[in-house]
Amino acid sequence: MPSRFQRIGIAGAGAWGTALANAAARAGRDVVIWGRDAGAMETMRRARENRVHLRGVTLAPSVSPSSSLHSLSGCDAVLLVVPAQATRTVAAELRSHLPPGTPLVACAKGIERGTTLFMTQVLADACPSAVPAILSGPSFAADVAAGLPTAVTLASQELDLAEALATALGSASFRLYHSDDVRGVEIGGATKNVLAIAAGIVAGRGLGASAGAALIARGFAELTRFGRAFGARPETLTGLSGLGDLILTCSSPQSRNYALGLSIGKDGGFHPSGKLAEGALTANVLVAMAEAKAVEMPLAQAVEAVLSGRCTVEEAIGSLLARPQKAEL
Ligand SMILES: NC(=O)c1ccc[n+]([C@@H]2O[C@H](COP(=O)([O-])OP(=O)(O)OC[C@H]3O[C@@H](n4cnc5c(N)ncnc54)[C@H](O)[C@@H]3O)[C@@H](O)[C@H]2O)c1
Ligand SMILES: O=P(O)(O)OC[C@H](O)CO
Repeated sequence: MPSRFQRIGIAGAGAWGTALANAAARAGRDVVIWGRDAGAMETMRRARENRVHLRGVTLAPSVSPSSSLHSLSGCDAVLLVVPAQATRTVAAELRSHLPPGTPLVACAKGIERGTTLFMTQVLADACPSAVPAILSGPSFAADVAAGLPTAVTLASQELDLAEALATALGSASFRLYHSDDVRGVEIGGATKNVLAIAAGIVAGRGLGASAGAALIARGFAELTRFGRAFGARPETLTGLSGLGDLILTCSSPQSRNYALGLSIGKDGGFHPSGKLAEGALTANVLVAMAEAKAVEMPLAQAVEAVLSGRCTVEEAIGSLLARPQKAEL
C-alpha cells in the first residue's frame, strides 16, 4: 500500500543499513541507500550485494545504492545508520540536503562521547530542521535481512509520526511497535551493548549458565536504574528496546559486543577485531554519566575498568563477587 513515507533514505551502508534497506523494500517502499565509499557503492549497485558488511544477502530490486548524499534529498524519511560516534558528522552533512520537517530516524545504539548526548539529541543539535526519531530493539542485521521474524520499537516525540513511520517500514517479518518514549528507547540500546560485553566475558571465562543468567538480571537492574535517572519510562525498559535487546545481545555470540567479551574472557586481553562493538565506545561515557547522578552500575563499571586496562578480568570478577550482600530490590 502506498505510504506518505513512500521514498525511504538510508544514510549508512553497513550491515544494519543494508538490512534496513531490504526491510523497507519488503514493506513496499522505494529505497535509496547512501554510503560514503563511492567504489563500494558502485560495487553494491552492480553486484546487488553488500560484500563488505552483509555478504550473501541480495539487495531487493527497489533498493538503489548511491554515494551522493544529494540522492537522499527527495526522500520522505531518512534512517541514519552509521555508528553512534559518526552520527553527528553525517547528520550535519544531511542538513543541506533534507527539506525541513523530514523525519530523521537514528538507528545507532550508543551515547556520544564528549557531549554525553543521546542519539536523538545529537540529531537535534546537528540537523535541527529535521524531526528526530529513534529505532531500536532486538534485531541482528543478518536475521532482518533474511526475513526472519523480528520486532523493534520506533519512537518519536510525536506518537502519530512514530506510528506512521512504523506502518511504512513494517512487514509480516519486521514488526515495528511505536512509542513516544524516545529517551527510554535510546537508553536501552546504548546500555545493553556494554552489559553484553560483560555477558561475553562471563561465557568466555567459563563461569557457567547460572552466572550468565545472574548477569542478565543484575544488568537489567543497572539498565533500569540508569534509565529512570535519565527520564526513561519503566515500561519501555522492560520492552523490546530494553530487556528484549539485553536478552538477545547477552546470549548470542552473533552479537559483536558479546563476541568481544567472549574473546576478553578467554584470554584476558582486549584485541579489537575490527568489527564494530559499540559497547566498547559507550562504556566510559555511560559510567561517567551514571557516576554523575550517583547511579550504581557495578557491572558497567567493571567492563569499563577492564577495557581501559585499569584492572584484569580476574580482579573485576573478584571485586564484583566481594561486594557486600544487599537486598535485591
Ligand atoms: N548490525 C546489527 O545487527 C545492528 C542491529 C541494530 C543496530 N545496530 C546499530 O547500527 C549502528 C551501525 O552498525 P552496523 O552494524 O551497520 O555497523 P557496520 O560496521 O556494519 O557499518 C557501519 C557503516 O558506517 C559507515 N561509517 C562509519 N563512519 C562513517 C562516517 N563518518 N560517515 C559515513 N559513514 C560512516 C561505515 O563505512 C560502514 O558502512 C551501530 O550503532 C549498531 O549498534 C546494528
Ligand atoms: O552485534 P551487536 O552486539 O552490535 O548487536 C546487534 C544488535 O544491536 C542486536 O539487537
